Amino acid sequence: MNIQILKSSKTSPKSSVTITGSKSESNRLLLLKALYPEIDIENVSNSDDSVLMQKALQNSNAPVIDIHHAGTAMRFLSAYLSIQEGREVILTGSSRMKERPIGILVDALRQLGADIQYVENEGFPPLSIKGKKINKTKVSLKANVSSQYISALLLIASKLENGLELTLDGKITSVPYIEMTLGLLREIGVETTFEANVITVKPIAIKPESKTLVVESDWSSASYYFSIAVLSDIGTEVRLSSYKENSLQGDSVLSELYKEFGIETSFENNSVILKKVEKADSNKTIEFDLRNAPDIAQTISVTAFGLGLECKLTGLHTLKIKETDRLVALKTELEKFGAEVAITDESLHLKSSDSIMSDVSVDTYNDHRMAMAFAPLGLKTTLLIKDAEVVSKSYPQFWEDLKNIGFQLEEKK
Ligand SMILES: O=C(O)C1=C[C@@H](OP(=O)(O)O)[C@@H](O)[C@H](O)C1
Ligand SMILES: C=C(OP(=O)(O)O)C(=O)O
Repeated sequence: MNIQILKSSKTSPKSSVTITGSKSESNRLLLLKALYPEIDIENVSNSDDSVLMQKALQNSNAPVIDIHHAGTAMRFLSAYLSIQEGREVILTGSSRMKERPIGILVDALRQLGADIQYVENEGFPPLSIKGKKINKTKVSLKANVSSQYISALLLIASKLENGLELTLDGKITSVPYIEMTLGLLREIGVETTFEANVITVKPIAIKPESKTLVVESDWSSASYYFSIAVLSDIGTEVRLSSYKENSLQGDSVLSELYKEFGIETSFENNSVILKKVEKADSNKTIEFDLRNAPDIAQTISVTAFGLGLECKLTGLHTLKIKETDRLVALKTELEKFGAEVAITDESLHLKSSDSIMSDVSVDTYNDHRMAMAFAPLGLKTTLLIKDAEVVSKSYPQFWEDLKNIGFQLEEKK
């Protein structure tokens, strides 16, 4: 399905959207619930990635588990299945998943005593996992490739006989996601420490009390509304729910970052309100290091382009191994609109510009964030988003929600 977004799209001066639960929090809590059934979870994400995670955890006899494009499910389940004594499973995914490295996590799990073999290529999914009791406690791993390897180990740590002591080598990437994992562990009563580059998790002595945890809505999904607010008229307000002022999600940094684009953010009960208060100065350069918030790089680049601003983003070294090579995809698609973009292995430089080409077809490369990040440009020009259904990886209602706030959308072949 392709979706054409017409330039006549205009957001209402005041609109409200309820966004599904964070897929990162959901996939952690679903795994923790499998380990500690006394936990109850509310507002679980309805994203494909969370539905796949839930199904994989419910079906305890399946000989093969296919988690499609879900990176967190691939990494978290590798750790989980390693400690399911007596179970043998092949854990696989989409053809892109088979290109996303997992060797650092497999090596760490093997050092702890896990029995994991590669089915196709060394260092990549699919994996053949024979669950067993793991009794070693200390392991070190490279921390600059993906924080998901670290979260995977932490999520099973309290079930290991003597807990876990993890030493992180190199500059740690995506730190807020590690903090999120530790925060959720603490909420269920697990003791953890994170000092310098060492993380410890104690084995849980008693069963966690029966407890309900409410997943906050997804901040990465909220990013598209920050972009929409920026590209709308001054005074436009978008109210998003359900959010917390003290979030576990690193992408909540959006409320700080989007001040640069003239957005004021406030909290009221369980809603976050974005208000466009001023027009960003057209001579300004947007400069951010996104090492701690890689998933909003696409949104920010497109927002800057929509305003014609120069934008220099760094800390993007993990973008190459996500749903697609996001640095190449961004350069290719932005240039179709007339942008000038230079990329390195970890940065993107967008030159300032004063025009946006119309009737461009945006390729999405099986990447939900390519579709959602470019959609706000519909407030400036007519464009076509190819394979628009990709959004379901994290935000299945995305197009419906855009329609409800005033976007003019037409399905095209
Ligand atoms: O732990 C998580 O839930 C995630 C961690 C990040 O990955 P990396 O640590 O690989 O950057 C992020 O990009 C991904 O969308 C979700
Ligand atoms: C990178 C992402 O997800 P994952 O790594 O879990 O596939 C994402 O949602 O942007």
